[in-house]
Amino acid sequence: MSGNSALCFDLALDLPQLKIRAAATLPATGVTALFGASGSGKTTLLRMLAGLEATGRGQIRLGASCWQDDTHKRRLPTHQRPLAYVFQEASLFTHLNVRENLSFGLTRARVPDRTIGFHDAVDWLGIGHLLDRLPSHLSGGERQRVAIARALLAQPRLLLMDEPLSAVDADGRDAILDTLEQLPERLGIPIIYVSHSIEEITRLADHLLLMSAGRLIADGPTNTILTRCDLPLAHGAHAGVVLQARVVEHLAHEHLTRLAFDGGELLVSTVARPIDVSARVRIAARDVAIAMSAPTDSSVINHLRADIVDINDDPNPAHCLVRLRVGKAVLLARITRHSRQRLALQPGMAVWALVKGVAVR
Ligand SMILES: Nc1ncnc2c1ncn2[C@@H]1O[C@H](COP(=O)(O)OP(=O)(O)OP(=O)(O)O)[C@@H](O)[C@H]1O
Repeated sequence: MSGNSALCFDLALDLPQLKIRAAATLPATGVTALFGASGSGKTTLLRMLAGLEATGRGQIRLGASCWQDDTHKRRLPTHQRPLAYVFQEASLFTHLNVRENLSFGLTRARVPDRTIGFHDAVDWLGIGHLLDRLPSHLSGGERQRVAIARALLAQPRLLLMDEPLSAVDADGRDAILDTLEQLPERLGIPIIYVSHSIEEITRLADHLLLMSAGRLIADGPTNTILTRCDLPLAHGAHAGVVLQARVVEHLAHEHLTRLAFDGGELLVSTVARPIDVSARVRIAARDVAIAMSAPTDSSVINHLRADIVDINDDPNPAHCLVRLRVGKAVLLARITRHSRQRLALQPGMAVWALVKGVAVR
């Protein structure tokens, strides 16, 4: 795709209840998740990027193209911004079948170098068997697949996705996430993905923006933001880390796979991928325990040498959150204050991280 352009914006908008003040430069490819409490301004920010908020002001650049620069009275209208927008509810034309809805996406393509063909989009989204159906004969997940395919056929150079899976049931969501995981490599454009789901964010996003009361309060690689104890994500029920790993060995008899990451190795249930292929690994803070020596009498199979970076308060007064450095990686461990005292844990101490659960994507 002709993308390879970073998105850079500095925007302001005054609403009756909320002032939006948001500036960031996003990677030229891959998914940037936009996360924040309900009403923090995420949808409004996407609408500003799309040119849908008339009183929004500031600058937007995508690579060398200037979409908006109010100091020079320059502003491309929405239809001239090469972007596609996928909403919570698929907004398909109800009187057109799937094929006709997709063809509409193709006719909206504004760029001469069309790189995503009809069959690519149909194939990627797995909707070949649905082409003759009307939207009223599709499930929520199928409708959203068609909406995503239609968005891609507009050949966007920026893809905005606003909670695209919130109206899809759990099985449909999981299947669409499998598809979305492939998109960054196939598209090579920036994708902004609004979600309230840590699972979706950790599966898809390399980069994370945190929004609170109209402001971007954090912007950085997903794992950096997830492990910053001054930010809310490290303290929620789903606190944890995401690590990039690669398949090293399959232990067929034991139904296990050995993965390597920046801080060592992990044994996990068989991952059906060839050697050397990468895997994204999620480790929840509640699944990491701490020991002073390598346990020889524990059923936990993953023991990693670690140094305590710091020990932080947790909203649950019985717990504390320990940041651990494991090689170049950082893990979070949620342990009881009781254990912290019993083991006399202090920053800088060398310990063992016992990893009880690893989710591999
Ligand atoms: N055009 C508008 N005029 C007045 N207020 C608005 C307008 N658009 C949004 N708001 C208000 O701005 C705030 C932010 O809304 P927005 O939909 O951007 O939040 P959000 O973070 O996307 O929320 P959610 O996660 O619930 O979708 C809300 O209080 C909303 O009511």
